[in-house]
Amino acid sequence: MDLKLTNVSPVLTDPAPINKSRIGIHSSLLPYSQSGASFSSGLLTMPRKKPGKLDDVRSNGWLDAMISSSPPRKKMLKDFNFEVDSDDRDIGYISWVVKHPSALNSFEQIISRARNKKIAMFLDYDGTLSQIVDDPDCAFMSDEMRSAVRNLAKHVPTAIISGRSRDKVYELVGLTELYYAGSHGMDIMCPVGGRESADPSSCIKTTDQQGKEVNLFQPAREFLPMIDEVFRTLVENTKDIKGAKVENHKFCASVHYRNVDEKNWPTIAQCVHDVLDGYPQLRLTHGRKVLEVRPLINWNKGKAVEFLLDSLGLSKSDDVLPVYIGDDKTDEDAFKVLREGNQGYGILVSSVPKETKAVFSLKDPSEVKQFLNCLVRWRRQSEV
Ligand SMILES: O=P(O)(O)OC[C@H]1O[C@H](O[C@H]2O[C@H](CO)[C@@H](O)[C@H](O)[C@H]2O)[C@H](O)[C@@H](O)[C@@H]1O
Repeated sequence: MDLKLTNVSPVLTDPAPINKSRIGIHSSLLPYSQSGASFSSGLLTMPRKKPGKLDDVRSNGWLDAMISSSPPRKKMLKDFNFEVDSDDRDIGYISWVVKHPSALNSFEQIISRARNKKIAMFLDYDGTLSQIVDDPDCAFMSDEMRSAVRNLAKHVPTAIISGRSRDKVYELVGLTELYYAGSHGMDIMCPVGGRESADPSSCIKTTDQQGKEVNLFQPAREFLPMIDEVFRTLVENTKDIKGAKVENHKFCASVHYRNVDEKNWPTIAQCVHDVLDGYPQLRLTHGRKVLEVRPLINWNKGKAVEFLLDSLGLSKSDDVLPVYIGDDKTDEDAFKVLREGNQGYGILVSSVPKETKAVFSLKDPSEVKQFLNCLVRWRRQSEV
């Protein structure tokens, strides 16, 4: 099978946190080729590394990123070189929250900027609307959260932008009144009549669950067979690593190590690295105890926000205030778009200090729910 990348308009620019000399960012501009891997109808078989040969993931920073994707209970306090316990870490949090104030405490400031404007709300799913749990299949959102989101969507255009597949996140949220972008924004269902895509081959007309005509924007459609093959290979190659779980999110695949013994993290990282080695058109990003394999195209959650604003007729308008709430590294692309466009507000969900482009913060999904309810009350009052 010959996958041509020429029809994929969003061309790579995004630097990937990978060993570029091995995965080869620039080689992705070359026609699709495989090194040591066969891409065919059957399972892809990768030569397995001998146990103990884990140098790649040690040297390319994957392991460091994996460890930092979930802070340890005790932590070395940078600049002071001693271990701190949770009380002392509260001090770190307090000084961080001065830079990224609580969106709840800053509610007046937020609504004063939103006065006479239309808010457009963008919500991440895992860790934002649902608590982080061990089993990704059990990350359900509470009924209270669902009704907060439903009530908000009555007043404010609301979209979910998730790393999960669009179908999966729709199944979990279950609200027809929202817009959904799955696979980190690589699968967007939006109303017809908005912006025509710069690349019409990425956009098709279809119908949603209610039979309404919608546009489906899928800039990585050509990667579908490749992601499917990589997914099956990852399942096969990680099957002996206890606790490993691989998910197929249509345009990306997630390899979870939350339930893998920490001593086996180098093994799982090396395993993913070896598979990726055969696919220079794919890249790796890090989430919360998850390694995510996705197409090397210039598309991310930030681009998805811009696309949705356009599709909803809300871009280039001074009377729109976009707000994006998310907890993960992949949400940073969206925070960056809003910050750099001086357009709206990014809100990071985190109970620990993190480097972020978000303006405000919320500690956890329960604070997200409170914030959404505050917005609903405010909108209801201002509409009376
Ligand atoms: O963009 P998101 O909606 O935040 O999706 C990001 C990833 O979320 C899921 O994994 C995370 O949540 C799981 C359930 O709480 C947790 O077990 C896992 O450790 C987290 O990484 C989802 O399963 C991934 O596929 C998404 O990419």
